[in-house]
Amino acid sequence: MTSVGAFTRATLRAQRAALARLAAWSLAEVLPAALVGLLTARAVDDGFLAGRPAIGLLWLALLGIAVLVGAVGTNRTYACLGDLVEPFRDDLLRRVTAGALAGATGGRVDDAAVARLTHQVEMVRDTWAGLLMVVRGFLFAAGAALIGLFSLAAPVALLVAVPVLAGLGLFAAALPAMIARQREYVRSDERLGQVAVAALAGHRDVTVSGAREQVTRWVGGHIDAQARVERRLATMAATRGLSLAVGGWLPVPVVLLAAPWLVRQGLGPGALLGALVYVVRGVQPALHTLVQGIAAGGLRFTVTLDRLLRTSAPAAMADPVVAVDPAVSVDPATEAAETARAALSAASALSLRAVTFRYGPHADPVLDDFDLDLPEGDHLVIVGASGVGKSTLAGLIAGVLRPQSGTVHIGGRQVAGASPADLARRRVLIPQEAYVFTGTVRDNLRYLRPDLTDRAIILAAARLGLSGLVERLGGLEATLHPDGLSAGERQQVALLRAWLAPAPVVILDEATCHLDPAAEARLETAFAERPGTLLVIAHRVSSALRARRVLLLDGRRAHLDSHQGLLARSVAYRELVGYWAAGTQPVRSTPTRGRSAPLPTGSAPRSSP
Ligand SMILES: Nc1ncnc2c1ncn2[C@@H]1O[C@H](COP(=O)(O)OP(=O)(O)OP(=O)(O)O)[C@@H](O)[C@H]1O
Repeated sequence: MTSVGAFTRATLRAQRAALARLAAWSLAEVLPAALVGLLTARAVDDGFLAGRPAIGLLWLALLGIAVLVGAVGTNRTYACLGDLVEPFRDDLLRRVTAGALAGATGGRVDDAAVARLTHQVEMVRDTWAGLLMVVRGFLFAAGAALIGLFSLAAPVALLVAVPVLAGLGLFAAALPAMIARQREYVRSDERLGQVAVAALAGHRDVTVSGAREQVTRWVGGHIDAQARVERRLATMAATRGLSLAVGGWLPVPVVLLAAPWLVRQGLGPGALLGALVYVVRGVQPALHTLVQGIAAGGLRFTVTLDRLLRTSAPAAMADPVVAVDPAVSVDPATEAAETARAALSAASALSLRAVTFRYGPHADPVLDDFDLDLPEGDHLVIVGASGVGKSTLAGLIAGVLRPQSGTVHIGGRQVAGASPADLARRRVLIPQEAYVFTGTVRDNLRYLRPDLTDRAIILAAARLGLSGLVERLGGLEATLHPDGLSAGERQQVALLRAWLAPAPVVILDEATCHLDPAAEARLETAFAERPGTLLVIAHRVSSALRARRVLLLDGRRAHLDSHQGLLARSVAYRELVGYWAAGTQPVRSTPTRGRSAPLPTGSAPRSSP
């Protein structure tokens, strides 16, 4: 993909002749800026202060002529600007439409995308034109003022140049951070838009499924994130103010403070006045225009052009329903795994310490003084009779439930008090009844990671053996209606979404109960191979066979071991396996842990070897 720098450099190289014409007319434009101080000094020293007002007026008349020449220069620079900007626009447009068409081979052309890209190209063209004028204006105006100043009074030129260069240096040093903040702002703005659209499109399902509070927290998290990004962007305005103060204003007191010394060196009052005119009429506005112009248009230009060049790359425009290209040099399964790995930024070790949880103030605890440690990358299956507390444990780990006492940590950071956005980055929980909302298949699958490309989704679907499902649903563009899906299809959509999620911890709470054993095995294996930690609340004994370790909650005690180890050591586990083999599910026996016989302190397992 072409970078912004490479693209603009190539464009400027191709337009050398137009640039030279622009430079020539810019010289004419800045004639008054170059002469204003010199002519003012002459008018004052040789004319008005010398008692010869006619001479003074003559010098000012010369300044008037210079202003007229400057006006012609300004007029011509705009004509030259068109010669520079239009080829830039044409080149960019050629690229983005070619990218859109290449992405559409084998499918239809996305008219809306082409229209959107064309509109963005026009925006970039306008900001490019503004940027050229701002940078050119600064170079010529500040250069002319400094040259004029140097020929009028060389020591003053040196006194002024130092703070001007310091101000410019400050601005240049802060520029990368400003670009990063601006990029952050654009991304967060887009994310918020996507989230708002998804929440609005699915609002009926959200209401029906009682997920209003959860979705409100989710959208609220994005709004808070946007506010944080905007605050960070605002601090950049302060940096700009500082560089303007140093480069634009500091030279004035510097020259005034040095005035007695300059007069002793033989500088006349007219020359001193002329020098100040160069500073306040030449250097200061030039610097102001440069800093504000780059801050406004320049940052927008860099970020928008960067995105445009990225999104117009043919790979990113792949048609949602096109199958994976067999000629692709990277193994799709590897690339899909890379997608999952690239997303995982947080650590995945889990730790529960002295956790006690009850559903009501007077209810018996479901978990009492419960400890559990899982190292990063573990694959654990949680088993136990119905009602023993498996889903409760999953909810506590996921941060959906809050323990009355004790702590839960994911990746060394406490779950309690984490924002929904932060929690979503650390873990994903798929309950038995999977959540699917009315919206496109793509939106449903990108719900937890909106920056995913279509290609990444398609590869992941292939990796999980769900390409057929995506095709059956009508492709990524098709609209999903939750009511029109079977429970198994809903689970598969939710599982693919979870696999693509950025969270390093995945908790499947009977999330494959509506699938056949073969599909369940395929999906569980894919999740086990995904980087990070996997917790499965088992629905069949086969899940326990696949896991590295099994956690048995049996009502009084919790045991943690391998499947074979538990078979050998635990009667309760052997009974459970027997029930499973018979195709039934045992119900929690009485007395139960957390009811009449809570789990004794220290009886819960610590998984560390
Ligand atoms: N929202 C709730 N309010 C009150 N009690 C609850 C609530 N949810 C679960 N319980 C109770 O907490 C205990 C543990 O329930 P939990 O759903 O965690 O068990 P489970 O092992 O996952 O069961 P199953 O295998 O049937 O899903 C049960 O006695 C259950 O009745």
